[in-house]
Amino acid sequence: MSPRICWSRSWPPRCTARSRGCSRAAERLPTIELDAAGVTVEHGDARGSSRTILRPTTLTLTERRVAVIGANGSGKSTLARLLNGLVTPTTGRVVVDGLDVARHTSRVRRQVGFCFTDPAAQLVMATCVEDVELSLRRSVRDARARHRRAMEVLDSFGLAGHADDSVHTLSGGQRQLVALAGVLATDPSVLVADEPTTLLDLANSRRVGDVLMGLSQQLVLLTHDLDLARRCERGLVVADGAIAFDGSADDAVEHYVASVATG
Ligand SMILES: Nc1ncnc2c1ncn2[C@@H]1O[C@H](COP(=O)(O)OP(=O)(O)OP(=O)(O)O)[C@@H](O)[C@H]1O
Repeated sequence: MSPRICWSRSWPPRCTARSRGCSRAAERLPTIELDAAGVTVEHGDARGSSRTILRPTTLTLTERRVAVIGANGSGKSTLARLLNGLVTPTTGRVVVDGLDVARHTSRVRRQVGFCFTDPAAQLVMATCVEDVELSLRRSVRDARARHRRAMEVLDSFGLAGHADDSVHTLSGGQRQLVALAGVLATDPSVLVADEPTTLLDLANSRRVGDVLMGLSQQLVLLTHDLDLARRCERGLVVADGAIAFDGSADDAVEHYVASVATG
């Protein structure tokens, strides 16, 4: 299986798609849809009554990079988690590339990789290479081939030298990259990244941001880093469980900043 990502061997890793002649700009990107009837999410609260987390939302995402920004607790993660079935809609349908997420959750999860804010939520094995191998357990059955592939992936992130290290000995940025490597090793067509740079210092945050922006996959990026958000083609502002703005990433950032300023 050929990787969809164009990896470089340098640190920080950068997509070298054009220079390697493997640009996928012309490749069809998946379409993500929250259907026209409107998708809602409700959760029960402590008193047993139901609370609306996502108000009726209709959305079609076809751009390569979509930023989702907004205040804490506005509903960004809930929206993102709908895309690979981590959250089930209370009403309405979420469809990824023609597949209803609720009905075809396993198939959708093979297409939609999810990267959490804290890599500790994803990195469970003793060493980096074992973690990437774990991601590949279904797609590469032969153990030696799986190890080779995992090493290739780590190498492409400049992490081959850390293959046998415990993830706990890596820097925060390297840990996040190992987590990303594990998700991307399975060749998803969409990456949903939930605040992947939030825990990182400036240098690591730039490194991870550059990797994300260099991906050929469709990226849905939840972030509080407004400079990173601006690098996307489209921006959604989520406020109080609804899409408050949908437009260019620059305009979305302006909208969000203005809404914070005006309270
Ligand atoms: N499983 C759940 N049960 C009850 N309430 C929930 C659940 N999941 C999320 N919520 C609530 O829904 C609201 C939106 O949460 P969500 O995590 O989607 O926000 P967010 O915009 O991603 O926030 P942040 O930027 O802080 O990560 C919050 O008030 C949260 O407490």
